[in-house]
Amino acid sequence: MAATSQKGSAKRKLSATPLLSRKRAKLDNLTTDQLPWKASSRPREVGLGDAFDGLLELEEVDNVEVVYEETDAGKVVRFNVKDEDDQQALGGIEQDQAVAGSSSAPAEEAVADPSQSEKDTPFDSTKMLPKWHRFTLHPQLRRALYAQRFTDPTPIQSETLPLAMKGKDIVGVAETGSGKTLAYGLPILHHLLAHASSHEPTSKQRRPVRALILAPTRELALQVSSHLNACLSAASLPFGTAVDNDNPQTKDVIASEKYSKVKGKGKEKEKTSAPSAPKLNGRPLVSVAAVVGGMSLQKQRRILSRGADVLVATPGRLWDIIQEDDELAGQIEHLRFLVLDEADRMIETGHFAEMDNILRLTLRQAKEDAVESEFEAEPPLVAEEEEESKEGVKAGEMQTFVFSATLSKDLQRNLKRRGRSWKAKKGGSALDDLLLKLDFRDSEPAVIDISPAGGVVATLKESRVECLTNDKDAYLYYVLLRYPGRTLVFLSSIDGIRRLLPIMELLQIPAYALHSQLEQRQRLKNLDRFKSNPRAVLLATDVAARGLDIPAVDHVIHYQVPRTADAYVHRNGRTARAMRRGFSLLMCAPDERRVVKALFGSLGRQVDEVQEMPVELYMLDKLKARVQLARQIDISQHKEKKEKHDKNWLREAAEAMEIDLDSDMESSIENEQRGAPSKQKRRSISTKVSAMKAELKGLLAQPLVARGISTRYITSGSVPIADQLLAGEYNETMVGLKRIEAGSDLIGTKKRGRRAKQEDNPTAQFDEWKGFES
Ligand SMILES: Nc1ncnc2c1ncn2[C@@H]1O[C@H](COP(=O)(O)OP(=O)(O)OP(=O)(O)O)[C@@H](O)[C@H]1O
Repeated sequence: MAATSQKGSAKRKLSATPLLSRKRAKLDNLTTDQLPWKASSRPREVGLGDAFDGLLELEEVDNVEVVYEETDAGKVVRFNVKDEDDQQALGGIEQDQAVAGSSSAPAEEAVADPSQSEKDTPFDSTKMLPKWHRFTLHPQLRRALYAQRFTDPTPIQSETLPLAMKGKDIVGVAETGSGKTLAYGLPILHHLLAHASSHEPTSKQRRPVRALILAPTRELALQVSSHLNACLSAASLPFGTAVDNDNPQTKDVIASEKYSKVKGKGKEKEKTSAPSAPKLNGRPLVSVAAVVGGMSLQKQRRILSRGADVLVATPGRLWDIIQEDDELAGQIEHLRFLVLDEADRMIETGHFAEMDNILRLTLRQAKEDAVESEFEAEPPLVAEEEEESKEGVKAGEMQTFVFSATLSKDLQRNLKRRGRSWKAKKGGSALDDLLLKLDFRDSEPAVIDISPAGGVVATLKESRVECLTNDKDAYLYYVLLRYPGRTLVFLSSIDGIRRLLPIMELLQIPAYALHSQLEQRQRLKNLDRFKSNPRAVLLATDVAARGLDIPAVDHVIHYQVPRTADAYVHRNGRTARAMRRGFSLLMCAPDERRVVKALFGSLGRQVDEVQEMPVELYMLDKLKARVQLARQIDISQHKEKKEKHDKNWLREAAEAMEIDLDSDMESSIENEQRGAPSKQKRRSISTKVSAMKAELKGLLAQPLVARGISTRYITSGSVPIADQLLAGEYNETMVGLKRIEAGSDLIGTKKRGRRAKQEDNPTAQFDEWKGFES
């Protein structure tokens, strides 16, 4: 029997369980929160809940029967939980709770011992993963890389891995979308997998957190945990199974189907569940959990009570928890790894105080203990770098990784120079202060900076357009129709998004919003919608600028100029990820010119290096008429709503404050409610709105035809569209304009230096890295 329950933002499923007899089941009258929930695996793709309707951390519960009990108050739902004796009698069903991200697959399906599974399915990494062979990686991770088709390490991964394995603290700076998560994630997972058995607590003990990853936004934290969990899950795929990374929608299904097939051949029971992370004694060898704002308190407690080896968190929420959870605070004091992902952004989002508090907890005295034997201990795992290494992480010490696509050179230099006793200089930035508080063991943490010049990735086509502020809606609409594709539009304010969204909807553009004032569930839902429609538009504030790995974002539009150069780089980084092509457009109003100039100046560039996007003015004028009408409709609708709202609001507020409205006010409201002038006014607004909507509908139904085109005689006109049809360049949204990729028709440039060369040969700087598109 299966049922679902929902409470707060955490929606869970009760998984199919054997029907328990009333006799065996214990009627506990439990609430949903008292049930033994456990984490359920989610599709890997960006970790934001594909196919789960944008849910935040899915949980499931086994061995619970849902019954409806007749009471005086009517039918009431009760939960019957099978007690322990019953479970043994029914075959000792796995009781251990899996942690976030690990699948709920039954124990017999799980890989009990990694070395055993390696024997069962020989995996020759020299042949299968030659590019990774020189790195020390746990065999399970090699399998995971192979299964995910990550055949080549990215440059930041190549640079980071050997140093991280030697125990170095690392500051890593590399372009957006270049695989930084695994650059720090692989060394952590390697260490944890290699030491899984030695750290395994007894079944009653809570797992200590060994690695803490701090991320600035909830979405990014969830994505990182999902990325690492995917790696662990792929680690237990049988050899030869591949995860389809190019198809986010099917990735996990494919993996699970293939998994079932292979199992079937081996005369084992056919299973349909996705592979679980490697397990030991029924528990995942390594567990990764995320704790972020927007999650219910009970759920967060459950996640932490199960324990996790890797905790991914946003600083604000983590600090709230730490204050109430001494055990966790103690664990943070003894971390083995600390990661700051997008450290610079954490300061921007006002997490400084929480970050500062958390970092203080991680500070510790150097111990002179023997070097932890982690790397030398296991001969099969030792590769050349480690054998050569005389370094290592001493027992009780913590290794620190700081990653971002944008960390100033000054800061990098400071970090490199300072020793343990280094004191922050007065007048440094908040980020300087914060990073200088980090407990780097190394007097010289390794700084790996392979960020491209000017912060722009080689596969990105940047463009700009100059227009009046008032025309930006029309220009945006133009771009969306002229170059259809998945488009992320950045605005500087939430109010701006609230204004633009209904206009886009009236213009029949599938647009969604993403900003901090939306509920978490809605944020994830909108992200899912954006990901599942190749023509969707996401109107976002800079909450979406960092780290989000949404596959195949074709275009990024800076509707408003970003406040900082870093924000420009990170916003652009949502497209052209992982060596895919991307396009960005900066909309610049006359009063923004100075800001743009300064912004480019701080990137060491000039504005006119960026080519202009051509605009067909005839077409633009037609679009302006539509936009204008949509705006008017929106304003009128707003007025209509506001009229109603104001009256109700006034009365409600008076009631809440227990004050009487004066008689004039009362009678005016009553008159209006009785249908006097205001009702008439409303009616007239509503008629006007209907008329305007009908007019807009008519306009939207008309094809947009370029000047000089005859749609009646397709072979005539100054631009015969028959030729376009034959050449396969026919543009359905704007008849007469060739269908082309955004960025392929840019005009006027002043290409200079390295950037110009990169554009001529986009892969020049990535000689080592050709894996993504193959
Ligand atoms: N070695 C690899 N080969 C192929 N794809 C990879 C490899 N490593 C990571 N990826 C994929 O590349 C994409 C980008 O990775 P990731 O999100 O870690 O980038 P990032 O550098 O952190 O970006 P940002 O700075 O925007 O946060 C992900 O979809 C990831 O699965």
